[in-house]
Amino acid sequence: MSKRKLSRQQRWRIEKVQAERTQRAERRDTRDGEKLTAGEYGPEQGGRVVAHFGRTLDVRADQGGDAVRCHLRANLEGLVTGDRVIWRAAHDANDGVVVARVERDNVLERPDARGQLKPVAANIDQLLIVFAVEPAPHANLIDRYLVAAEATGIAPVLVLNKTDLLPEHGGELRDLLGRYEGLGYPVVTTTTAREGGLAALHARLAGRTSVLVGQSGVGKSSLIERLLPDEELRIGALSKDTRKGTHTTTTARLYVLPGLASGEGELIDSPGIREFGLGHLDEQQVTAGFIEFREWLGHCRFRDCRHRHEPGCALLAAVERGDIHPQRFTSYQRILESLGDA
Ligand SMILES: Nc1nc2c(ncn2[C@@H]2O[C@H](COP(=O)(O)OP(=O)(O)OP(=O)(O)O)[C@@H](O)[C@H]2O)c(=O)[nH]1
Ligand SMILES: [Zn+2]
Repeated sequence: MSKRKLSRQQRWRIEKVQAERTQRAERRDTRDGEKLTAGEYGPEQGGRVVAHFGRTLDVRADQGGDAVRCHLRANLEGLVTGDRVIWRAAHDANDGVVVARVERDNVLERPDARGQLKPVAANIDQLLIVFAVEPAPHANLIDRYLVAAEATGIAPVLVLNKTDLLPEHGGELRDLLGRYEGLGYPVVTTTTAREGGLAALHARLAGRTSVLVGQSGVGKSSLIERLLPDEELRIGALSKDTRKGTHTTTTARLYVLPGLASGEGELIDSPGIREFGLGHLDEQQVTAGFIEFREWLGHCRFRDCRHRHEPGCALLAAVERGDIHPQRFTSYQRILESLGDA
């Protein structure tokens, strides 16, 4: 068989499969449409996606209660965990249909296997950047996370874990933290090594939707195990239907955090999300990600100043005067240098 013929046959097969798939989706959509008009579904209500598996989702009603397994109208694509949706519950079964997506406040994206950015979670109030006394953080790494956070538009919070290992006076690490607090970033300290070591974190989580990110070994799993103490709770956000299946999915899930003193907090978590923060930024995003640079930007002598050695550079002058910390500026330069390697 010639190559050409084979590829034509393959193409035909692919087209056939796709046509079937579209037909199935259309049939399902027609059925949904009929059911909707026949009144098999209740009234429209607000909800939030707590997990998703291909074309089915688990949605929690804004009024609360167990998550409900829902499918999508065919014209709705690309929903992610954390999305707010309009949905209708079926009268006769424990399922429902999502009819619309509410506009997102923000979205967290990650590159997929082919390097294409894909949304993984939406409507996040804060990005908790976890680092630890051990392994000690490089200021540069913290800066990389902050730049990545600024690029998403989600407010970053620095969480220093393993404070039980902190030397008596805290030394350099305290200075480092003080510097970030000075820039306006909230800093929270935690330890999983003693009872009550998460009190400050609890206060931060209440009433917000959070995501926890950070390097390997800083204690993310340990923190989450304490925030969601029993396994049942960790899977509790899912509908009964999902629990029955053998989903070894790595898709993000939204958990309601129990036992917070004031107000309910939510955590969106997945192995992929925890790795967020290392890569895919351009020079402009990096510059914008250093928030204390903002007041100097646009004041350089040359409009296309790249803030390296140019005369009349407002950033370099600010470093010289001590208005920008030299370590932050060094960090900035190092991140720019590394952009080409990504
Ligand atoms: N001393 C001390 N050790 C801690 C604390 N929290 C976590 N650890 C330890 O630090 C190590 C790493 O913790 P993990 O929770 O696995 O860290 P992780 O960030 O989830 O790491 P990855 O799964 O590799 O991303 C483990 O040996 C924990 O027992 C803490 O507050 N104090
Ligand atoms: Zn400049």
